[in-house]
Amino acid sequence: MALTAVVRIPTRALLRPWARLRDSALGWMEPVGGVEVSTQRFGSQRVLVEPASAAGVAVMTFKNPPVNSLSLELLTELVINLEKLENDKTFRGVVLTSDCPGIFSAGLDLTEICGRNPAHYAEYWKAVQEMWLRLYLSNLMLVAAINGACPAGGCLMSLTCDYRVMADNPKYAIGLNETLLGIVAPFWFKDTLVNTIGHRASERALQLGLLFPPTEALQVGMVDRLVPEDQVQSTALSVLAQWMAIPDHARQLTKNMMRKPTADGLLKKRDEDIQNFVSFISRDSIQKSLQMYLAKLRQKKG
Ligand SMILES: CCCCCCCCCC/C=C\CC(=O)SCCNC(=O)CCNC(=O)[C@H](O)C(C)(C)COP(=O)(O)OP(=O)(O)OC[C@H]1O[C@@H](n2cnc3c(N)ncnc32)[C@H](O)[C@@H]1OP(=O)(O)O
Repeated sequence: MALTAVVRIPTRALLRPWARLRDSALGWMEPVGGVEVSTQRFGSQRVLVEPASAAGVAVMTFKNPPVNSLSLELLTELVINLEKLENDKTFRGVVLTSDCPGIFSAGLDLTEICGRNPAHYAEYWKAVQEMWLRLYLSNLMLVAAINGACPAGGCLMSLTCDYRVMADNPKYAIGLNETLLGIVAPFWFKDTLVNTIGHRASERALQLGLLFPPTEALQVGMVDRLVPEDQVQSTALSVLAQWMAIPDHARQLTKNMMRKPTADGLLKKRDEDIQNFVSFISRDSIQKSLQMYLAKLRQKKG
């Protein structure tokens, strides 16, 4: 159902974005003259986008059951919806979260990188690159509300955000566990992790394929805050409200200064990276490892 109500935001708040926090605390969200803010819910089959009650904020929820694996479709929908939010200048911040109970995202969809042909691997990898580039360089403030397990590609996705709030449930874990599957995290996964937790901790985590339970993830700096499960989204929204107090132009330029060199590393050799991926993933030994890993996952229930 489309919600088409329109809220008017005072122009002064748009010119002085940091004033919004204070103003909203004073309950200024009365319709007054100014710029129109759409409160329309949009999205697609696997990605739902809903404006939050705070002006300028949206919640993007992934709903690709059972485990929010990053299928080609999910990746494509994610990028399209992010672009929509970026083009709608009324949005300044987005919370990324999951609709799958106990799982933020299981990472790359193993069925996309196992038993397919080279053309498919190339198309898929391009979509993975695109997801990372768009999220990592987004001008929007992104906060990950990690409400469940967050391995591999799921962890990468959360690492592109500006802040991570995780559910304090020892059943959940987060990390780049690629080596456990017999595969290798590419250099831009590695760079994203190094930029978050530093070189030494990344080297250890990557070689051992560590999946950190929440307390350890907080200690190592992989997530920024732990909260009870039912407060993950509300905390992410309140973190965004604090970030909204910073003038956009200054924050965006700073984010770009911090991240562009890392993104350039991939932008300069996207095609080469795709070729490396295709030849690596097509190897018989790698395909065997992936098949065994998938079979183990499937057997778990039996
Ligand atoms: C020289 C260098 C060159 C560079 C080369 C690059 C190489 C490649 C780099 C690849 C980079 C990233 C890799 C990834 O992201 S791979 C994915 C890694 N993900 C995982 O290891 C997580 C696996 N899943 C789990 O651990 C668990 O499923 C869970 C997420 C903890 C949830 O547990 P659960 O008990 O709630 O659910 P479960 O019964 O396990 O699963 C339900 C069904 O979902 C299927 N499934 C799970 N994960 C995936 C997945 N990632 N892709 C596809 N399908 C998945 C699982 O098989 C079950 O299916 P079914 O119901 O039995 O049919």
